[in-house]
Amino acid sequence: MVKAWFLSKDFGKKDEVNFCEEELEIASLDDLTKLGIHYYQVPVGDRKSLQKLLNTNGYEIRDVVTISRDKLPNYDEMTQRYYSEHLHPNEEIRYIIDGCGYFDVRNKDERWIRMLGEPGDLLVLPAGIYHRFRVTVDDWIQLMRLFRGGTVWSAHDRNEATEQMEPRREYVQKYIAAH
Ligand SMILES: CSCCC(=O)C(=O)O
Ligand SMILES: [Fe+2]
Repeated sequence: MVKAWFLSKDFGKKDEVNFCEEELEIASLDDLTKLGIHYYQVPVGDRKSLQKLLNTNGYEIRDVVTISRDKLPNYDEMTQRYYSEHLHPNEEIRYIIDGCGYFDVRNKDERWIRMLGEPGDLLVLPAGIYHRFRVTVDDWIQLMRLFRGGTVWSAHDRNEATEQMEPRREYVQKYIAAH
């Protein structure tokens, strides 16, 4: 199971990284499922199982990126962009190959749930969910970006306009209004 927990309401006012494990308010798989998130585990290197999962779900590999100061061009700009709250009109599908990173998603009460993506985790965030991403103190993650169908990738920072976008409205109807 992917490690996931709720961030406290005053999170960010204190040091983001020096949290104490005992204080974590754990989020369950059900908490994630209710937000439309899908989670799979495929051991890194098990190409057969990965391909089977991709075939079953119609996922295709787009590329592999390494996010680390020495590896990613425009590191400051890109990491800032990833960590700014946004949505996509399509699913965000990520398979972690090496290292780790935090995927934060908003729940229906506007709380952040933080997921620690680790090698072998394949995370699917639904279209229209508000989320953000950052590396951990280790500053190293290698992940595969996947997509489904002929989707054109776009990201939209949260604002009044994103509330009116069709994928957001559909998301709200399906996962927020209904619960
Ligand atoms: C690069 S991994 C995840 C960051 C993100 O939210 C995105 O790419 O849209
Ligand atoms: Fe994203």
